[in-house]
Amino acid sequence: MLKAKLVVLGLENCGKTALCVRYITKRFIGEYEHKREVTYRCKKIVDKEAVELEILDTNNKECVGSAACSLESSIRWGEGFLIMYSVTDRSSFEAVSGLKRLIDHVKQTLGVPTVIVANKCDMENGRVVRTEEGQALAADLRSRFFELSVAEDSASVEAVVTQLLREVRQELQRHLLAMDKRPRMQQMRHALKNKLTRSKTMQW
Ligand SMILES: Nc1nc2c(ncn2[C@@H]2O[C@H](COP(=O)(O)OP(=O)(O)OP(=O)(O)O)[C@@H](O)[C@H]2O)c(=O)[nH]1
Repeated sequence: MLKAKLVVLGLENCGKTALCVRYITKRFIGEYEHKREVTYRCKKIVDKEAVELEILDTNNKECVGSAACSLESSIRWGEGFLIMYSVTDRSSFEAVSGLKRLIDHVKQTLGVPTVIVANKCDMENGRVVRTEEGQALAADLRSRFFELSVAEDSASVEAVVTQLLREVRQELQRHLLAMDKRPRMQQMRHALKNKLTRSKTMQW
């Protein structure tokens, strides 16, 4: 069974808790008492495979100082990342790049499974971030982009998490393949070293 640890990041009020609750229960609950980080655990079937899932709903107001420290430890823990912003809040959009940079910095590797989610697209009247801006940013950050409304569209929430889980699975497979290749590489290096030493001896 695949085990996956996902982290939901984003400035306050962009809909992180709403997304987690929507994914797990399929319900949208208007208001949430959310003062600290919460980890949700659930089991799902994704692409006909059972997945044991932990989803960390972060709670970082500013992403600076001690908040950034706790965010770093959450990122170290995670395997897949969902960076959220609200189309009605430009500051939440502007925080996305910094969060992606933090993930890359903490993980010290490129290609960390990450999706970018623009939320609250049902609030067209209050929109201050255009869809194209989100698409361009996601392309810049080499991440997939989704625009949705957690309030109105449960299927899109499911699609986002499923996509992220697929990326986590691919990354895991790549990692296992690399681990598998390592002993063979070591044997080859050893054989090559032996050969070089022998040929050196023969020269002498
Ligand atoms: N209209 C609309 N409102 C939404 C949507 N998603 C979330 N909200 C509302 O936005 C507010 C914030 O949602 P939360 O899920 O608490 O946001 P959060 O990012 O977890 O916020 P913090 O806990 O402060 O970090 C709540 O009032 C939600 O009901 C959406 O898709 N559309």
